[in-house]
Amino acid sequence: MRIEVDGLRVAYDGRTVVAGVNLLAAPGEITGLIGPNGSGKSSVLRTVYRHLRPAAGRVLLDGTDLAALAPARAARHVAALPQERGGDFELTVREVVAMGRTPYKRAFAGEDEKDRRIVADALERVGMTRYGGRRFSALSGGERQRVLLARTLAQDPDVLVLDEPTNHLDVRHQVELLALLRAQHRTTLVSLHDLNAAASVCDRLHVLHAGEVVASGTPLEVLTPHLLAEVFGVRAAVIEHPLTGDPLIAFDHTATAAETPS
Ligand SMILES: Nc1ncnc2c1ncn2[C@@H]1O[C@H](COP(=O)(O)OP(=O)(O)OP(=O)(O)O)[C@@H](O)[C@H]1O
Repeated sequence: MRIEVDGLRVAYDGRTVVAGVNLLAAPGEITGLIGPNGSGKSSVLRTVYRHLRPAAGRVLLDGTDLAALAPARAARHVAALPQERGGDFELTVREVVAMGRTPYKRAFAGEDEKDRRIVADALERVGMTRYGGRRFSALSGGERQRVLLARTLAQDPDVLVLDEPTNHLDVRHQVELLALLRAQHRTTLVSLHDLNAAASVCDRLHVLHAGEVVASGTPLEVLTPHLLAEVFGVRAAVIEHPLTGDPLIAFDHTATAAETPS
């Protein structure tokens, strides 16, 4: 399924933080949202997973306004890993992942064999099977992150919306998470701070700056030294990754763009 964000404006207490945003997450592709702190990435994603109502504009799922769908129906299509990760669930890891099955259940219906299989599979995919009986609140930040990702997988959605999913993860688990996303072949909209991760995993990128999309395209088209200087304020060279051929950004940690002689 495709997600189209059309003329989106987001405001908090009347203050507009995102304006006139149009973007597309194509079916089966990984679409990245990148941009500096405060540029509006989470705000856009919150409207897609219906945590926020747009002040103007629409989010369309295969042409249907997501806001018009009943909550359980929307949750069968779109699953989110928000940045607000919670931590106080007094539930076991397995119970947290099983919450992903809620949109498929009638009120008070128990788990069936299919649910149990899906939950076990989701835990396995994020490498958390042996933590199933542990209390969620007693996990580390990275472990929680993986469990919440398993919950979104258990939801078996058409569209995954992930806000900074690599936060808290060590480098091996970052690489594994990105590989897992690639292997899903689901429509995925993901915000990432790690631009090299974005370059390697995303089919297309949208760059947000001060609440507006300022560039869209493939990582190679978008991640230019000029854009990195203009939008992120850093000096960098973009080279070819020697192992994968992806664009690889080599930051100059000795200079910001403003200090760079032109
Ligand atoms: N709940 C809120 N209430 C009021 N203002 C908010 C709220 N959430 C975000 N903002 C403001 O909206 C703007 C965009 O924030 P947002 O979190 O969408 O940016 P972001 O690109 O995801 O940032 P970051 O990279 O730091 O996570 C910022 O100016 C922020 O201060």
